[in-house]
Amino acid sequence: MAFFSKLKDKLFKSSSKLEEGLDAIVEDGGEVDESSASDVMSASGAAVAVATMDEPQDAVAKAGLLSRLTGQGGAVVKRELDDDMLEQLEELLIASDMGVDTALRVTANIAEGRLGKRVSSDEIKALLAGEVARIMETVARPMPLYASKPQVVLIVGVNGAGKTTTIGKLASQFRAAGKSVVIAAGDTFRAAAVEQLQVWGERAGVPVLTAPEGSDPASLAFDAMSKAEADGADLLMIDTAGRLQNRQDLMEELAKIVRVIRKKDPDAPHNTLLVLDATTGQNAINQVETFQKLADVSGLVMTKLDGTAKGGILVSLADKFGLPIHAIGVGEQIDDLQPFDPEEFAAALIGLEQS
Ligand SMILES: Nc1nc2c(ncn2[C@@H]2O[C@H](COP(=O)(O)OP(=O)(O)OP(=O)(O)O)[C@@H](O)[C@H]2O)c(=O)[nH]1
Repeated sequence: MAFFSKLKDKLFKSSSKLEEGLDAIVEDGGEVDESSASDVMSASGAAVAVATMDEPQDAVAKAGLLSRLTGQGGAVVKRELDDDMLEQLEELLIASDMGVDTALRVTANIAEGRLGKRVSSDEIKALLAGEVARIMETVARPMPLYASKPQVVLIVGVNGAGKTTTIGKLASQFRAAGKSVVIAAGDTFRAAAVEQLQVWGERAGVPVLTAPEGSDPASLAFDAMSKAEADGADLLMIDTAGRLQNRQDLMEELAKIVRVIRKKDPDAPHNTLLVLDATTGQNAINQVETFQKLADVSGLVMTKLDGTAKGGILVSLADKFGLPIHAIGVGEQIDDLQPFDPEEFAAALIGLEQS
């Protein structure tokens, strides 16, 4: 529960956008539900005015005002689920970065068997949260760990996506779980990237292997593999460059890293994590497509979910690629990496209170 409220706080921008949008859609063309209006009437003399209104729209406005004034929230506005409403719903979902295909599918599922029925905004939110959770359940999986030592995790993603931060957070979590970890600073072309990784290594209490600027990342990866083996380390995390400007070079670089570590362990890398910045919205789709060509991506980490109005991109990614989402980044601090929970995510995204 504490975690949920943290996620909801952090996903506030997404949830408020969807939440307000859904409320507005139901209120637009909705009417006060008779049964709930009479509940309010019995609770407050002022509500008689609401029940005798001729104009449904006025009644809706008054009911909203009344529930705010009395704090009872008793008068429920319901709207008939028709084509207009479904279209508005589709637009809202597309605007929240869910992607056109996913938005259409989710809306169609909500409509199934309910066309012509009157629904409240809470009911629509619950239906939507159920649909989102159903899509996300198939991808919510922790990073698999295998028996062999060291487990090699290759971290890929564009510059600025949050690779360094994620490596630091992961290293800290594995250390806390009693595992020994080694990090290889494989983006040897950028001194600043190496320095930043060293800072995170210190924070996490994990050694960071570096190589001179401009040297071959594959040779560093090989040395790091030897050190991790010699130390009996449980986990070796290899950072990589994210220069998409020169894809051919990057592809060769990643392929070479994989080739050399396989000389030591034919099953390595055991995981290839693609780190994606959730604030980039639909651009994350292109990044998955590109990195799937460059490397054998086995799972995703979604960063910067705090403070973004683009949380819907996760639904789009899950629906389109089905790649496991191992973790989400919800801040810049070392403990701001959370396991991915589909129901909490869906509720936080839509602004639904969880009981
Ligand atoms: N708010 C927030 N910021 C994050 C999160 N993850 C990373 N960041 C920030 O994003 C920026 C880029 O993160 P890095 O970890 O340096 O990204 P990188 O992919 O290693 O980038 P390069 O070092 O340029 O290759 C930093 O300012 C981080 O503090 C997150 O989950 N939430």
